[in-house]
Amino acid sequence: MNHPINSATNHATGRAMIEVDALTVRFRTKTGTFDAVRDASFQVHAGEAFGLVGESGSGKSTVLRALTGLVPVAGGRLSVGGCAVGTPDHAEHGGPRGAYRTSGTSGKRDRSLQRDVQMVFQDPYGSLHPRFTVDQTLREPLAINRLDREDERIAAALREVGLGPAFRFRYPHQLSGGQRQRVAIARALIVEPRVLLLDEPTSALDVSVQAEILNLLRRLARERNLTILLVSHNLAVIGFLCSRVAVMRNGEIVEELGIDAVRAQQVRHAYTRSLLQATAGYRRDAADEIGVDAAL
Ligand SMILES: Nc1ncnc2c1ncn2[C@@H]1O[C@H](COP(=O)(O)OP(=O)(O)OP(=O)(O)O)[C@@H](O)[C@H]1O
Repeated sequence: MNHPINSATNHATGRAMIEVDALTVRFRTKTGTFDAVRDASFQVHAGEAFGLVGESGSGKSTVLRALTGLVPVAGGRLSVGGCAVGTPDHAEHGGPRGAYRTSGTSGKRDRSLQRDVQMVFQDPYGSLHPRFTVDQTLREPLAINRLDREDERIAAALREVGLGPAFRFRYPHQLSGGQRQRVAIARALIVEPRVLLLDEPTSALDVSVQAEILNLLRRLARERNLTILLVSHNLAVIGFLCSRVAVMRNGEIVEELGIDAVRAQQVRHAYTRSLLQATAGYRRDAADEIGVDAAL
């Protein structure tokens, strides 16, 4: 039996941790502009795991990047922990760790946002510095956020993701794909964020490793009462971790559903149905192997 985060037994409080309200993200292109996200709205409660699903190019990653303050927000409002993201003048509003100040579209991020909102990417090889040992990779965010007891925190972070002390002085090329993703998760969690943004965190991994990483993420999210926003093109992966999902297509949210409704195939939009059918195909092929077949 599968229990997504924020099933009836978890610690979600019902307070919105992430608010995305009528978000539009506009990129400049050679021929003019392109709206990668249009008028998208959803909320994620504290301690909840929420999924964004959709085919490649539908705008899922752009929503995540907007929440880190790294893409040009043309319209709408974003907030994390009640503090606006992406507006230049909200420092005076303060927040649990001070203001989440970003410099509008300039790409600079406020340190408190940087600490509270951490991201894990699809490709752990690409996201880890090839010349940094695991120790250096984990030490860097501690230095940036001026956190003390570095050695203690690094040892604890490795333990939490199931890597022993022997891994501490290895380089990325000396690790398997799954071990690299465990390091990337440790790097994200070592600064004790409240929000974890996951961009296809298992898509680059062998099927046999995917379930291990999904199980790890689910355990850590529960233990730390993390708020999670998970991007995937795969509804089975979303169903394993999340209690609700928004379906994106061509930059727009076409439907928002509880995972129970997805499981019962109570979907309104034909596009969501086609994603479900793709998931069923995936399930037949691989789910037995990776152990997420109960997800949907
Ligand atoms: N910096 C950019 N400049 C111009 N267009 C961009 C930029 N970043 C993304 N896009 C476009 O925005 C659209 C949405 O991209 P996004 O990466 O958010 O999609 P996605 O749903 O996450 O897909 P994938 O799973 O393939 O990453 C795509 O058409 C992409 O080409």
